Amino acid sequence: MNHPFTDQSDVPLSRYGWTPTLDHLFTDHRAAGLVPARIVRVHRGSCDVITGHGPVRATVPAPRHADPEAAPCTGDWAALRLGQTPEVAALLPRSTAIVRSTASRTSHGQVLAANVDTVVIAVSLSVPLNAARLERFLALAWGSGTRPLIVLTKGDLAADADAVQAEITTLAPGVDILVTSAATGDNVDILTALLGGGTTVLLGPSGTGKSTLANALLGEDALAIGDVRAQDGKGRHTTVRRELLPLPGGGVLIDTPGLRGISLHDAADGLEQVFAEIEELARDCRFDDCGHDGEPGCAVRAAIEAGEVAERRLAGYRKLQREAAFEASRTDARLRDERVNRQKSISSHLRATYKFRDRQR
Ligand SMILES: Nc1nc2c(ncn2[C@@H]2O[C@H](COP(=O)(O)OP(=O)(O)OP(=O)(O)O)[C@@H](O)[C@H]2O)c(=O)[nH]1
Ligand SMILES: [Zn+2]
Repeated sequence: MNHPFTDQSDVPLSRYGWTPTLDHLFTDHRAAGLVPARIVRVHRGSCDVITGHGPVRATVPAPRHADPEAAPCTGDWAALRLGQTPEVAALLPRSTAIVRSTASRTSHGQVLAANVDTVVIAVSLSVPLNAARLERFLALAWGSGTRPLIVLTKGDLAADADAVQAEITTLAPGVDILVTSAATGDNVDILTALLGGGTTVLLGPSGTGKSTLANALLGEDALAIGDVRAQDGKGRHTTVRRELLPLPGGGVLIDTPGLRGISLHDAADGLEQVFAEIEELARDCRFDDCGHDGEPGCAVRAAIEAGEVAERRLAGYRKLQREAAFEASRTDARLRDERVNRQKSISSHLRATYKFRDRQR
C-alpha cells in the first residue's frame, strides 16, 4: 500500500502539521506536479518554506490582488513548483487567520499567521489583571477562528492565583485556564498535552513570559537555537530567525515579530498612527489641552480653515478619542473593583484565621 500520506517523503512534513485532510485538498496540485510546503517565514517577494525534503527559499509572484490578506504568511500551506527557482504556485485555503485589526475602516488587515489552531493568551500573575486587555485578546482569538487557551504565567509569583482564575472564569466562560510557572516547570506538561498536534501561537503583553514559556515547550533553548547564522548576498552574516518551530511532542509553534508586537489595548497608540497629522498639528496649539474647538491659537482649526485638513478628519479623531477614553475608564473601574474585592477577601481570610486561633486558645 502506498497512500501518499504514509509515503516516507511526507513524514517530515507531518511534523509541521500536514494532515490527511490537507493531503486530500492537495490532490489536484499534486497531479499538476506541485509539492506541498509550509511557509516558515515571509520576505519581500520570497519566502522560506519547509517541504518533505527540507527547507527551500521560494519566490512569490507579484500579487494579483491589492488585498494584502491574499499574500502568503507564516503558517500558510503552499503548493510549490520546484525547479531552478522554486516558486509558490498557490496557497491552500486557510482554516484560520490571525489578522491585525486596523483602526482605519478603509485599510485591509494584515495576516500575521495562518492555520493556527490554538491561541495561547499569556497573562502574568505577577501584575494586576487587565481585564479589558484580556477581552481584546479573546476577541482576537475567537475572531480568527482559533481556540483560545488562557495561560496564567509566573504562578510562583502569584499572591492569589485562585482568585485571578475565578475572575477570569466569569470573564471567559468555557475557555481553558491553566496556571503555569516556567520557574518551577509547573503544568508545562499539561500545556503540552492541551496543545496536542496543532499549530499554536503565544500572545500577550511584553514581559509576560512568552519566550520563557516557548522555551519550556520546546524543551531546550530552542528559540535561541532557532536563530540560524546565514550569509546574505553581500557576504555579510545575518541572523535568520525561524518563525515556525516543531514542538517535541508534536505540533508547531509560530512566533513572528508581528505577533509579538500585537498590542490591542493601546488605543492611544493606534490613534496617533491613524490621525498622525492631527496629533502633529495639535502639538502647535497654544494650549496643551486644546480641544480644537475655537480656542485661540489652535493650529488644528487653522489647518482646517486653510483647507489642509478635512473637517471630518477631526470628527473621526474625536470619536476614536472618546472610545479610547471610555476603554481606559472601564479598565480603571475594573482595576479599582478588583483591588477592593481582593482586599475584602484578604480581610475575611484574616478574620477567619483569627477566629480559628481564638478558638484554639
Ligand atoms: N518568577 C518567574 N519569572 C518568570 C517566569 N516566566 C518568565 N519569567 C521572567 O519574566 C521575564 C520576562 O519573560 P519573557 O519570557 O522574556 O517575556 P516575554 O513575554 O517573552 O516578553 P517579550 O519578549 O518582551 O514579549 C524574564 O525575566 C523571565 O525570566 C516564571 O514562571 N516565574
Ligand atoms: Zn487646537
